[in-house]
Amino acid sequence: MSKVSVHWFRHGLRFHDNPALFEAINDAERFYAVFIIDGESAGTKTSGYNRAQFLYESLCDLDSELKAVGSQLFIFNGVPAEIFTTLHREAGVTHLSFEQDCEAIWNQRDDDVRRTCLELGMEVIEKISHTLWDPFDIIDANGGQPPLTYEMFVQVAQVLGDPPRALPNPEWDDVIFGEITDELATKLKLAPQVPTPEMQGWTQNGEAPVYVGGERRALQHLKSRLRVEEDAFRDGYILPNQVNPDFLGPPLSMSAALRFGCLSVRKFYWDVHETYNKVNRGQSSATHSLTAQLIWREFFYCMSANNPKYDQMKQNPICIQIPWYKNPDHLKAWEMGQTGYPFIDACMRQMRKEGWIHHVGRTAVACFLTRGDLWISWEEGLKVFYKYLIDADWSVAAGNWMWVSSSAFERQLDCSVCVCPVAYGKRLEPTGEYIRRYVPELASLPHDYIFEPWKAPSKVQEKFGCIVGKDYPKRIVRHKTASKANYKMMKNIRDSLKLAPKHCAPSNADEIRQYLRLPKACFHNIVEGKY
Ligand SMILES: Cc1cc2nc3c(=O)[nH]c(=O)nc-3n(C[C@H](O)[C@H](O)[C@H](O)COP(=O)(O)OP(=O)(O)OC[C@H]3O[C@@H](n4cnc5c(N)ncnc54)[C@H](O)[C@@H]3O)c2cc1C
Repeated sequence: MSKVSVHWFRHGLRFHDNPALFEAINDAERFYAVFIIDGESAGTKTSGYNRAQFLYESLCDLDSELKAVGSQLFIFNGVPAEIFTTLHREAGVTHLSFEQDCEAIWNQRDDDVRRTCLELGMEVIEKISHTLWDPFDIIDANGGQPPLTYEMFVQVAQVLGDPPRALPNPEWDDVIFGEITDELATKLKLAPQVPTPEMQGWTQNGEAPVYVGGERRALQHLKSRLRVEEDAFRDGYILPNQVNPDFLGPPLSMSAALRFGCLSVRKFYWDVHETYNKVNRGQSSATHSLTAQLIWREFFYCMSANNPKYDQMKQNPICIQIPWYKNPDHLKAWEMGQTGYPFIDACMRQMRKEGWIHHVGRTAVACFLTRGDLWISWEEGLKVFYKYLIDADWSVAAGNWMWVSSSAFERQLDCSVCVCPVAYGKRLEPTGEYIRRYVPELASLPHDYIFEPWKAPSKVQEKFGCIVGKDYPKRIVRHKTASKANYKMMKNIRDSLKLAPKHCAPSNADEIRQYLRLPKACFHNIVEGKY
């Protein structure tokens, strides 16, 4: 049988390390590269403007890479299973390839497509390259259940061995590209060009993203990122992004590129390890700790793979049920960066504007919304993150929210001092420049008051043109009182949970300290669960 193949891009928007694409073009008589606008794929259902823009740039980049080798990215509108049926019947397509999307949210879509292909006698090629390991192998190796702590995950992953190395780009020289007739183009609603976010109904509303999508951009970006890692290895430490959280420097995060697969996670993983080996003269880095953050990503993907209720509290077997408050005013103030706590507001405003904030900023705002201050459900925070973050992933975002909030009843997380919205901000970015950048109404205040403007005497507030309650909001809650009340609620619920159900939780106090990027001095408070 001659092979006429379609590669369906969903995530994995790249040429490099794309095993499904590799196999699709191998010995194909004709080949088509396809993306489908179905209202959901690539997370478009929950997306705001910034993520839609990043996806648009990534698709444009892929389209131009395909044009350079003699083809294009065909962008169809409709239901994937129906589109592949039409392509089979009218363009003679025999093979369909795609990268595994392991999150349970995609099961229905992919099951429909697999079933349709089977009925039509088409061959399906599905390969794993969005994660380092196949999450289902981890689940099998863990006795049929996903590991619920990071430490457990690392142990299981070690049993599976090193992740595979990244594949090179495919060779395009001998590939013959298929064409789409005008009649078929009309049937499949072929987009004449990559549609902009505006063409699909998104409107720009003050957003100013700093990350640009696309494989070529991601690979360039990786080079800068590896230089930072190399400098750290030369200076004798690892995980520079964790050790020195940089709030003010140029954007260096790879998370959006990884989320859309413009960059292969396996390439990132192995490039960091090779950089380490180069600096340490061939000394092997046979440890996952060099790339511990990528293991967190795996951990959350794996946990969600067989749990369609993973992004909600009810009916989610790994989430503790908590009677959170409903307070739309507080929720809105938090979302808009109007809580009266400058560090929290700076983080929320940066996220809305640029589509990204540092991990420690995410932790600060997530604690503040949930167990720390407002006692509002993590599900509400998750919806806001889905809307604004360019790297927002169904599973990674929900997993992190559960870890930070639902695990509230872990005694070790009960430290109001460590995650105080004032002290935490001061420790992470002591100059106050970050607040000045994102909360301009506070920009002229003297440093003494930048983290706590309510402490500025009225004369100072008048002199610097920032009256609290007029130019900048009053605090919506008092951290000291709110966190004390929350602490009591946590304790009562914990006491009532005679046997806590198995839930997503931190492994130990040191992990909490590292995840929250707290200094060693916080260790005692955490261990003792000191209020
Ligand atoms: C409440 C909350 C929600 C989050 N939601 C998301 C999300 O939707 N998508 C997302 O990619 N990250 C999410 N994170 C994790 C983390 O904050 C970002 O991945 C990180 O800020 C990206 O910056 P970086 O690339 O410089 O990270 P680095 O420290 O350089 O890490 C490299 C890569 O590892 C992965 N990674 C790092 N930390 C984590 C983590 N805790 N969990 C999972 N993966 C991680 C990311 O892909 C990241 O790009 C969330 C964190 C919190 C506290």
